[in-house]
Amino acid sequence: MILTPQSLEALRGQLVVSCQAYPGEPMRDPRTTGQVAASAVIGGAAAVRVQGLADVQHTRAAVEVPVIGLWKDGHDGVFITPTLRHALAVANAGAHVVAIDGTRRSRPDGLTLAQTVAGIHAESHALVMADCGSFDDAAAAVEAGADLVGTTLSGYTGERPKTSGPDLDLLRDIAAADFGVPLIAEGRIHTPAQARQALDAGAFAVVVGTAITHPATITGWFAGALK
Ligand SMILES: CC(=O)N[C@H](C=O)[C@@H](O)[C@H](O)[C@H](O)COP(=O)(O)O
Repeated sequence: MILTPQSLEALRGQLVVSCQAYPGEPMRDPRTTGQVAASAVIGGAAAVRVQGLADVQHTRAAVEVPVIGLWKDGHDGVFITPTLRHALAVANAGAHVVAIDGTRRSRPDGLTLAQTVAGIHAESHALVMADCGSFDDAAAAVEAGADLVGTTLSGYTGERPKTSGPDLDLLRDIAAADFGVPLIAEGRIHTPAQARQALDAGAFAVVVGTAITHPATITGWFAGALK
């Protein structure tokens, strides 16, 4: 299956589940990622998002739905699929969509976002999701040729406050601009009601990660409530 901008339409109004375990965690195993992704699909995920080349490969084998892949390298600055080399590796691992840093910050390989998107399009069949941190990022990412824009980095780049839930104001602003590419709500969507709010704010689809697939954090929420 090759995902085209047209076939993305199947994701409209749908839930995407991000399945990520972090370095050193007990669930940090690509096979586990594939199993978690398959479980999410049983629950109704229309697509999944996974981090790491082996995770993309295992997840492609484990599910039939589109796989959004990324490669996190580091923790600060531009770390979500930071270079064209990272992005092409994610595409070659089998991702239908490659999620990359979609901010206006300079990139470690010195390429512009437009050059990075063009390189991915030229050398793979993957679509490009730009993980943005602000309205200006989203506008620039659309200009650069991104196929989808996400609010993934809102609250993490200094341009937007880190809201406790989703950044609904940012979603509304980007939706109102009507850039013509799918707007993906991602980041701190912790309840079904918030997922609904994100769609109502104008998102095309909603990505939920931690609240579905990160048991250590979810357990901490419950444990904290009992203190
Ligand atoms: C900022 C950053 O590094 N975000 C990452 C992007 O892939 C993941 O760590 C998040 O879990 C993902 O965006 C989903 O968000 P949430 O887990 O809040 O539902």
